[in-house]
Amino acid sequence: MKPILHTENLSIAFGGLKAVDAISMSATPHEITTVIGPNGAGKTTLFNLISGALKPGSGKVYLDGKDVTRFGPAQLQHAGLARSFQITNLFFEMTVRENLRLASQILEPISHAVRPLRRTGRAARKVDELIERFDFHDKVHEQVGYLSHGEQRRLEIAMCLACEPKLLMLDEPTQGMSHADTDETEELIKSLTQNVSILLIEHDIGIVMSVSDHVIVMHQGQKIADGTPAEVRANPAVQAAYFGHG
Ligand SMILES: Nc1ncnc2c1ncn2[C@@H]1O[C@H](COP(=O)(O)OP(=O)(O)OP(=O)(O)O)[C@@H](O)[C@H]1O
Repeated sequence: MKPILHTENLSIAFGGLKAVDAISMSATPHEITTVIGPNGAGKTTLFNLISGALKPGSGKVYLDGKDVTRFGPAQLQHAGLARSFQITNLFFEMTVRENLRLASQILEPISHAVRPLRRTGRAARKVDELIERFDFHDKVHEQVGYLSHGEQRRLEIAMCLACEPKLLMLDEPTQGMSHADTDETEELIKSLTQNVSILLIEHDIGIVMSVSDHVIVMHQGQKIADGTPAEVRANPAVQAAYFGHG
């Protein structure tokens, strides 16, 4: 199947440090692809390169077959990429519904940008759909600052989906969550693949093994393994670099 995301020899160096070193990887549509690796392996830098926050020294990024290497974050959003920034995209003094409404506004024609928000139309329908999907019925009028951490993280993912992306990038979506919230979020993420492809960074190896279709392992800027969760777990280089034994 044609990959939804594909990088070719993607590289960036900070001074003499090759933070991302010739990474070629791909993500399959409607799957969860997870990038793992020890601290400092280059996972966040790889995410920054893919999402346009950093420009690569060399290499290419293709989204749904299109070369997006030089695109900035806004262009990438229009091309179908969404990245969750761990609740930093939320407006804490606004309600859940207001946050979702703002995120969904991108679905309205540009000519409606300066008009009052419409109660009908595509953006309003999207808000209702997300409230239903993410089970925010009881919280729609709650100010986001009063939600639990788990609910805030869930809302951020919902907001990322408001613009109907092709690829959703999530950086440790369950970090800081209770066990119950983690289990719920894991199930939610799995269910999202019906509509979107997911690229994940995750440290918790239990979560990696349970949610991933495909795992990419980085170590010191390089890709050292690529395969199913079982394949990478059995790989001696991965065990040495990541699990601390080999
Ligand atoms: N802007 C920068 N300037 C200089 N060095 C940087 C910069 N960003 C990252 N690095 C370095 O690049 C390497 C990779 O960092 P990165 O944050 O991508 O790793 P990571 O795998 O995401 O780590 P962690 O799991 O700890 O978040 C590290 O050695 C880091 O110190």
